[in-house]
Amino acid sequence: MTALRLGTRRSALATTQSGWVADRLRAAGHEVELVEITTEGDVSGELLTAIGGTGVFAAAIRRALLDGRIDVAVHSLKDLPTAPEPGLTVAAVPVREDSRDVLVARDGLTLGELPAGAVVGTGSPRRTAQLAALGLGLEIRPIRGNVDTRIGFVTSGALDAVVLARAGLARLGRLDQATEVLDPIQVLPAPGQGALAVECRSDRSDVVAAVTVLDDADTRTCVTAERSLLATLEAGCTAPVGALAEVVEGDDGLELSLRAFAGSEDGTFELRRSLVGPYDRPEALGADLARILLEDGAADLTPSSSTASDHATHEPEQAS
Ligand SMILES: NCc1[nH]cc(CCC(=O)O)c1CC(=O)O
Repeated sequence: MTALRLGTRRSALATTQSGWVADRLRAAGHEVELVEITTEGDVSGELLTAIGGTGVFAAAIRRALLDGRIDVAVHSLKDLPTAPEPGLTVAAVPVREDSRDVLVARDGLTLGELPAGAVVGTGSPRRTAQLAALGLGLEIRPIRGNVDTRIGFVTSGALDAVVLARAGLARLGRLDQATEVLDPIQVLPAPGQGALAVECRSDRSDVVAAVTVLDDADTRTCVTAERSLLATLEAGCTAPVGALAEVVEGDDGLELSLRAFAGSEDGTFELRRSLVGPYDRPEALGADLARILLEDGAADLTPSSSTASDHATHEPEQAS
């Protein structure tokens, strides 16, 4: 096999993530060449959904894979649509970063220390819903932009705080900016947050074999449960969703524990449910917990009227 052409977007986060995968492929003995891909989402200043919604970033990269312009692509798993792409396969889900969200606030403040009326920026319906449900009187302001831009809103004094994925800060070496790691009891991360998906064409067995060595079984199992929950909910609920699976020690060996959130963006309704199941059946666990959420009221949740026209839910969380 000649050099693997690894496609990457130009953003700092994308190049860091692609570089991480490239380093591991090189360590496994492969030659890797990075190929830059420009996506519609990178050039547009519009809200993501105005230019096509879920998977805007993923779509251009996937086209390059299918066209044969690149051999390997690295996605943030949480930005990848749940529907599989015909002709492509996620050959590896490498070991994931801490999947929790963090607060980046002025003056080193934590969520509990922010005064009522403090202005917190996020473009994510999931974060909006969970922050509102805390009942702290925070004012949520929709923002978008890459990680640097969003941190900049706080350092410039435009916002009191923003909420970001800890994994993004960690990969960019910006963890020192975080003023609090948010407990999943308060804010559950997006399904798949902190994990990467390394994708290639299903018919390239040589590439699949090269990439598969990066797969981490526990991470794949956890994100499979989280994304199965999301996929099942998408059929019957448009509400913001958070999910986090963890491998736990059961009486008879390893088990999977899955926690989930669904709620309204104004914070007036929230559902939190959890379920433990066998380690080797992550898809069933996710689907079962989704059905519990739907039965307990998630099916009746509709996007709040003020935001419904701006963004449907289950969207990528923001440009990165
Ligand atoms: N498009 C948003 C996005 N996609 C992936 C990450 C961070 C890394 C990850 O969650 O894997 C982010 C930034 C954020 O939510 O703060």
